[in-house]
Amino acid sequence: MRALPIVEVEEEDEPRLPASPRRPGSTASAPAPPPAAPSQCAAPQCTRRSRHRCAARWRSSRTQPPGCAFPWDVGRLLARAGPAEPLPMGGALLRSALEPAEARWLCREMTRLSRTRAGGPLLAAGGGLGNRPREMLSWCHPFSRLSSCGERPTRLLRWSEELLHALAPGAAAAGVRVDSLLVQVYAAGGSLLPHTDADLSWGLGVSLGAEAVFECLPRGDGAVPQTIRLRSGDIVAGEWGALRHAVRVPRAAAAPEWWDGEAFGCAAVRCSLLARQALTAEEQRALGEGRARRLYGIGLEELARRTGEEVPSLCLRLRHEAAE
Ligand SMILES: O=C(O)CCC(=O)C(=O)O
Ligand SMILES: [Fe+2]
Repeated sequence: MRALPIVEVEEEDEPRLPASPRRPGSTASAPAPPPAAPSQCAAPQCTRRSRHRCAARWRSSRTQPPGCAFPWDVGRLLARAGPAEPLPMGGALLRSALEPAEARWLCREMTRLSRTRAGGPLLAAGGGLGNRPREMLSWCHPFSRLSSCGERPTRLLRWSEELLHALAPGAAAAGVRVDSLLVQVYAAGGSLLPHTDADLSWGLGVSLGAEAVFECLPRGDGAVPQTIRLRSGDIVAGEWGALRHAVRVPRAAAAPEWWDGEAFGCAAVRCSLLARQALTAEEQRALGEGRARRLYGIGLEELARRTGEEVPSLCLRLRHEAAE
């Protein structure tokens, strides 16, 4: 099987893009590659040296290597985007950060990654979508550390961390690392009620597909709630664990033209990626222990034994129960 561009792990695989002005529309057509000097990667837009695998991949697929087309270069991505808009508590919104072709590519990568799950993609197994978003895939789920996909999206995690640190200095100062990806899908009319992502910290959210209404609901300090329309390609850096927020996809919201609804196996019109730092196994256990005692009056191990559940999924369930 062909290696996924977003799961590349080796530093030497990292392509560097030459500077290019932002072009509205497609990134799909690349100029023909110049005749490659023997010491250079032959893939278009790639300046890495020979034996760089992106060239081999490009040659075998005969298309522009997707890894080169996505705006992996965070400095250049920020330079071509407009100024980030401040959000409460030090967060920021980068509007139209991804062009439609890039959003479509990322979305396709997510459906492809979801299919690396042993037993088939989560969504295809489950039928319809209710009023709440559903997990499409996770890598190192922020609360349970479980993964529903078979390959680590290393490159996407690294990109998210770099972008998060650039957009939210608070995240960089706090030393937040991004090791977790949670991808959820919404149907039209789907929503998340006001909440904080308790126990978590900073993270990067990428919106793909139909528009959503995102409410920032900071408490205290006279801070006023802020309502934002999140459109496909918008990126939010926020302290999700501290900022109260709610998400709603309007019933009339339509996915963009490029959206391939069939690929999800359900009536999804919006897909959101959340890249964050997962709880460590120790943090997860300590929180689960407290919740098991509060809710059931027994320790976590004992509850796991009695219910037959594995500790990570039990901790996730306890978290939901504690929030109810
Ligand atoms: O869908 C989004 O943009 C944010 C989702 C969210 O807040 C959450 O999953 O906790
Ligand atoms: Fe949230």
